[in-house]
Amino acid sequence: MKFDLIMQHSRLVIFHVSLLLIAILLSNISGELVVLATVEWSDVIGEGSIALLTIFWTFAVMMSRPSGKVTNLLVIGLSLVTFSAMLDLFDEFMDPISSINWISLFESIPAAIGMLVMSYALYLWHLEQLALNQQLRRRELDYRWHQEIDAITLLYRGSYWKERARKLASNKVPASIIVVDVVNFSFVNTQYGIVEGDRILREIAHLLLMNIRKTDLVCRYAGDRFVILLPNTKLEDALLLVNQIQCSIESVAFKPSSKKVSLFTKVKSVVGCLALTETIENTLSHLNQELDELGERVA
Ligand SMILES: Nc1nc2c(ncn2[C@@H]2O[C@H](COP(=O)(O)OP(=O)(O)OP(=O)(O)O)[C@@H](O)[C@H]2O)c(=O)[nH]1
Repeated sequence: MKFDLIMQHSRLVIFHVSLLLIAILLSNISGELVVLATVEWSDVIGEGSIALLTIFWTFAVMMSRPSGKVTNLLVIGLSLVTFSAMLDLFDEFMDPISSINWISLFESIPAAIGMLVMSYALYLWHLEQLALNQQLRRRELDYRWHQEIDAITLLYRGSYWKERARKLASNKVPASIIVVDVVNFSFVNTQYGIVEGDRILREIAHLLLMNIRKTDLVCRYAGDRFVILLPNTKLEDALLLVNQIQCSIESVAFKPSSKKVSLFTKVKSVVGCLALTETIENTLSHLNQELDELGERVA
């Protein structure tokens, strides 16, 4: 679990905790403690679970989302539901002082308002998700699986690529494949350090994403090697794309933070077809071999 996001939400945490304290205070001043033997424990378990779970959900939202309107509204809505749930829970332990039990008359109103606020927040979340899906479109094909995402480039890993290629092959969709390798990348690491090496891999991933279409998929295959899947694309069109990719990467000047001199990177690539009669592993192994031989010839 990552707790760093919660640091961004200090105001929301204060709001949530304040409502919890107000619920305790209100229950305290409106009644007197009952004898424990008269408490309905089945109600306590039910109402207590709702209160605890809504507190848990509120913190889960704050630990998962950056600041913004959707997060604010979700936390406000959940806090109001928690507030009602807490009043409902403490009600089990209190005998009202006055003849009218004001708290039990009004305790469900914050929950109703909270639900309305959350419904609006969920609608905004839906719109936000549509925009995010659009952004992710070229990073994933038709399936989302966050555990397959490479932490350095934020592209999916080779295993995801193989899975999607296998699916295309089983649906008999023709496709071209491009494998791209950075030339002499180990030099970048030794000369500028691993952190700069990682940054260059990230920048290359961006350039690859810029060059492909919405229907294509680029993944980090391994180390400094990337693999692209181009559904319904002829070999000659894939070769054209290879040219564009090489030109765009080779013309970009990377600026290592510690040096004044810019670094220009070269890539080498091979193109093949998604073979319907061969396994994905065999197709990739032939392409990788071809790429390695290309490296030897270049050397
Ligand atoms: N910074 C960084 N380097 C990596 C990562 N993964 C692999 N590498 C490095 O990438 C380099 C790949 O080396 P090679 O396969 O010999 O490739 P190369 O130096 O580009 O040589 P050629 O492909 O023959 O041009 C090695 O130095 C690895 O340490 C990574 O995640 N980050």
